[in-house]
Amino acid sequence: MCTAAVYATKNHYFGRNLDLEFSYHETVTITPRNKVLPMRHMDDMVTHYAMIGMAFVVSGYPLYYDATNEKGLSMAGLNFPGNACYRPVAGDRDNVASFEFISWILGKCATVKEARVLLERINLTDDAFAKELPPSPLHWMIADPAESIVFEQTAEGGKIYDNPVGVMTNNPTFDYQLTHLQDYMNASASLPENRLIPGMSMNPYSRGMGGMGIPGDLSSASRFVKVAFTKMNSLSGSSEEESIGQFFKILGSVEQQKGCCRLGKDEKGNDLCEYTIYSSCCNMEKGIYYYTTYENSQITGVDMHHENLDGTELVTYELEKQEQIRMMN
Ligand SMILES: C[C@H](CCC(=O)NCCS(=O)(=O)O)[C@H]1CC[C@H]2[C@@H]3[C@H](O)C[C@@H]4C[C@H](O)CC[C@]4(C)[C@H]3C[C@H](O)[C@]12C
Repeated sequence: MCTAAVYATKNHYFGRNLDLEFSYHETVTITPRNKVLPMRHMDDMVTHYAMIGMAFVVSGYPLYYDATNEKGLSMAGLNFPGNACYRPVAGDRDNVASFEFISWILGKCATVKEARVLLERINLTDDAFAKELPPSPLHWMIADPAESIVFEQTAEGGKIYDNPVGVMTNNPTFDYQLTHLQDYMNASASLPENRLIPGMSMNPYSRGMGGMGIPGDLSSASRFVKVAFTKMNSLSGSSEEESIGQFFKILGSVEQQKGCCRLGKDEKGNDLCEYTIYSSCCNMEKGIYYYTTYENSQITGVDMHHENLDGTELVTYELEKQEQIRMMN
């Protein structure tokens, strides 16, 4: 499972939890403007906007999971099994392989408005990046500082949804998540009032009871509600530290601890668990990508503007996975 969110203070922040039972060798990866990005069916992207994000780099190609470009446009792919439907090449469309999709949109568009134009004519194809890396069934959240959308390509075709909540999880389709949210419209961050039996003395016996009923399990639909509740009620100062601190708290409301989401056994008989491998938070205006990992809760940052964005080669940073504990004595 995975969760993505966008959050606004003085700047805007975009990020996600990556929940999975294993890790590829992902790195914080900067693609400078002149790194040639080959395309399977379209013209190669010789120059494009620079971007920073989390990617698995294979044969010099950045397979992005989530990224932000130098204009602040941001995009994340989340699992969508059973619903994502990629197609063979279609003559009248922009044919983009699913693994090229993030680079394609972020390389060419500065805003969601511009992305909508490309999305209207896209056909996500079923090409595999390599034999051992078949296409992943994904759907995507795309955001700029002004608005947020979701793109899903199902058997019915491509759909663009406005995303007024600015959060996203996994299955089922996005329209379901928005409808399901309405089941919780009575939930509040304030203390509840007695509407059940007017006249009878009923007092909240604990703080936090306004949010009673908000689900706490790790299913996709429940995480959608929980993270929407947390994000929409979030208060923080507007400094960089306060903003990113609060962003990681929002993602923390739906993170997965090892052991709580079991998937059976691996071939050696060990328990297989899905857990939050990393959480990310990118300052969309400044192009600074922050992350924590399951093992290392200290926030680490990489600033794309500290690199040569006119370069031709990828810049990658290995994840800091070792816990950093500051001893006081
Ligand atoms: C599995 C990841 C999404 C996490 C998620 O949503 N988990 C929820 C699981 S579930 O709903 O409960 O089933 C996705 C996000 C980005 C994906 C990766 C990126 O798309 C980049 C490449 C794309 C290649 O085609 C496949 C490998 C891959 C490296 C992908 C592997 C995997 O599918 C990733 C890592």
